[in-house]
Amino acid sequence: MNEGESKNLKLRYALRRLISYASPYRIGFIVAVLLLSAKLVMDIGFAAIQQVFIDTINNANMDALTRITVICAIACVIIICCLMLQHYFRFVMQSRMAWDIRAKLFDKSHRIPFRYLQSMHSGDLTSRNTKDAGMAMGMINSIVYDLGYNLLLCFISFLYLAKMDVWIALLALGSGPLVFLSGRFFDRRLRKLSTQIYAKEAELRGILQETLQGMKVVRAFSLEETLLKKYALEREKLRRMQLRKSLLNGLLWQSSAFINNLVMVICAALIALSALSGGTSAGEVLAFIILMGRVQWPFVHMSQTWGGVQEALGAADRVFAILDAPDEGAAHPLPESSSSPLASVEVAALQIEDVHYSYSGKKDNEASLFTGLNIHIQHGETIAVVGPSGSGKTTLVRLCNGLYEPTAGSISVYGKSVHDQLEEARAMITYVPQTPYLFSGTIRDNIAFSSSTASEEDIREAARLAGAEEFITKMKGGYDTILGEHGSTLSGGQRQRIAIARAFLRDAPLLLLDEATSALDNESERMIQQSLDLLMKNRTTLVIAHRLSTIREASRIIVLDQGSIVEEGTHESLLEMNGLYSQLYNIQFKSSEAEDISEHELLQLHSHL
Ligand SMILES: Nc1ncnc2c1ncn2[C@@H]1O[C@H](COP(=O)(O)OP(=O)(O)OP(=O)(O)O)[C@@H](O)[C@H]1O
Repeated sequence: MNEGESKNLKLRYALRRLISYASPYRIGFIVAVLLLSAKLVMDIGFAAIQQVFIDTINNANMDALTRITVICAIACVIIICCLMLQHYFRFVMQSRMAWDIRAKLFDKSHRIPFRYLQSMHSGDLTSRNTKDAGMAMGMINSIVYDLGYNLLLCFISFLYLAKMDVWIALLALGSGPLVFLSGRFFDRRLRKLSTQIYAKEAELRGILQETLQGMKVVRAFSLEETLLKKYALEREKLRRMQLRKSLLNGLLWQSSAFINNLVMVICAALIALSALSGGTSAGEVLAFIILMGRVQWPFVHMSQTWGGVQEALGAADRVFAILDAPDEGAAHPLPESSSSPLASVEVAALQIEDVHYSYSGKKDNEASLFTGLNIHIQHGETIAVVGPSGSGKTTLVRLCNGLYEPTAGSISVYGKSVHDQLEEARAMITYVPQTPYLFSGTIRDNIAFSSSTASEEDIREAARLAGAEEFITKMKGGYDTILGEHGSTLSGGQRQRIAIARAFLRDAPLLLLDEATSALDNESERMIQQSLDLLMKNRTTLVIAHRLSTIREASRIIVLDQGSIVEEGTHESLLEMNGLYSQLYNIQFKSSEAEDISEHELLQLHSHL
């Protein structure tokens, strides 16, 4: 297959795929197109009525003139009503189709592999979901209404014209394809440029989003100037691309208009010659010139619309790139019976078998972070994972969560494969991240979203267990308090307690916990530790440990280094080995032991007083 054929196939595929979004609304489209025929009556009728008017005036027939005027007025009212209805239908169809594709995109963005998502900027994803999806769906409207209508207008005007003079009608019609084809020279460039423009717009949106989100850092480091320069630089690149696009569009429109006007002049000269020889009335000449425009103009219009279609295809390419991305794992629906995930405790709680993982997706060992990782955790165990920065702790938790897919090997949670039974495996997991993510909304919603069936009592109980009840009830709005973006109106400790409340409510048997490293005051720290201890009770826990107390109480400690388990055992046995753990202990944890001891001594002192 040559390049041209493959491009045509791609174009046809993209068009067919986009039009498939219109098929559920075909009845609405048919009604809208029928209503649009009122415009056809108006466009053709305008030419015909001109002829009748002029010939009636020439014959000085007053009665006929009054009759025609009344008929025209009534027809105008009917046509205007039809067109208003048609606009309404057109809007409803377009907004429904845009909603359908946006819902698909929204759903898909929750299913595409996390690694793929990480490689994209959230601003880019937002742009694809909003602007690009809207552009792509707007194109269907253009095809159905503009192209469809113009073809019909051209056909009927041609028939009408041919009745007057078949040769001139054929000349007007014959020039149409030339007008249309002259515009096609720009298609490829226009589509490519449009894709680049949409990508650049998304990039700019990303910069703006990042600047606003990182406002605290921006101000603290006085980065306003630097970021403004970066923004202005990218904006300038966008401006140049837009300028090129507008030049291309100008060329496209003017080249078609030029050919169109040339043929118009030739046809007008021919019809004027015919009038001079006495074969045509003044009314007919006028109708002829108007109708000739009606035959030719649709081609100019179609050429321009087709240019718009190319732009919209650029947007559609970006939308399809997301929709066509593979799904993470092979999600299966939850079976009815799995409402109590704690049921099966005989199988290993977490089984990591010969797992290989590479961020590049390559299978060779050199590129891999994990090369044959094995971890088996029984129900009720608490496993602490420690290791230097970059050793793979976060990656391990994300693999267990199914956010990343191993390049080889398998992971199962209570017998459910994270690869093949992702939803079932996830139902067994509660994840408490280092930095909890809170959504805009009430405190109640933020706790409750981890369980769709939670009652008010369940929510309050979870908050109580997480040690969050006190600060929530002290707030003016209580559980109805609206949180700012990312919970910005709460303190770090309060955000963590809400995240722990979510975990209580979810009540899953495996807890994946990434302990917070950020320093909290002693009181908050102690309360959070108490809540976490309670949360870990009767659960299996895999914890990225940053606190000495967690490490000490763990059933086992796994020491990771560059993706490999280099040591494994209890706190005491590992200290005796005098290896990496012992070094980490001396650097990271000993100071917190000193704090623990001094707190302990302080308590003892208090009790003596
Ligand atoms: N999205 C990513 N793409 C490519 N490489 C990554 C990505 N995320 C992490 N890495 C690399 O994988 C390795 C392990 O990272 P990981 O975040 O798992 O380490 P960690 O032990 O959790 O570190 P820390 O304690 O600093 O959080 C690091 O070398 C890191 O650079």
